[in-house]
Amino acid sequence: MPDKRRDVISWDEFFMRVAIAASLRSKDPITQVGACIADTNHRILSVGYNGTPSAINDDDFPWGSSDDPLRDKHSYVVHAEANAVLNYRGSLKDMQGATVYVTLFPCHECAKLLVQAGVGEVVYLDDKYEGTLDNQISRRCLDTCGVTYRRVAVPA
Ligand SMILES: Nc1ccn([C@H]2C[C@H](O)[C@@H](COP(=O)(O)O)O2)c(=O)n1
Ligand SMILES: [Zn+2]
Repeated sequence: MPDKRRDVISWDEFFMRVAIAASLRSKDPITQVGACIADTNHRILSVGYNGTPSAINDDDFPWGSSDDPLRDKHSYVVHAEANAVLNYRGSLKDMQGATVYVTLFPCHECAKLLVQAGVGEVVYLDDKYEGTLDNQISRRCLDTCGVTYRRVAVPA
């Protein structure tokens, strides 16, 4: 009888790979972000990626940055973490203490949303806005609300 496989990927790697897969759906030409929310029993609750609201035809909206907010993608894109929370069809009670795996450290708006949804931990891959004011606000919000965060690497 063969022994069982033992070199399986970790839960962290598994959920982050799901988040990475979600990011591949993003139409943003510069920054594709994916998020995967897993509960304390290692069950996936939801996934999301950054994109325009589903009722919007994303061919009709800008995908670049601009000083004019009307022509700036940031005005129209829903962030990956927000979509992951909004895509969940169950009770928000299930999200208490859940872990969000996200390919980019949450912005301060998403940090507020995740805290309010009851998420207990953020696991992230990249932090390209580290040190910015937005990033500092985000960390302060998570710290104050007892949401822990840690960075992981995923093998290529
Ligand atoms: N945690 C985050 C941060 C950003 N996003 C989205 C929003 C935009 O589509 C893009 C960031 O824009 P850029 O850095 O290219 O100016 O990523 C997100 O979904 N989650
Ligand atoms: Zn955000």
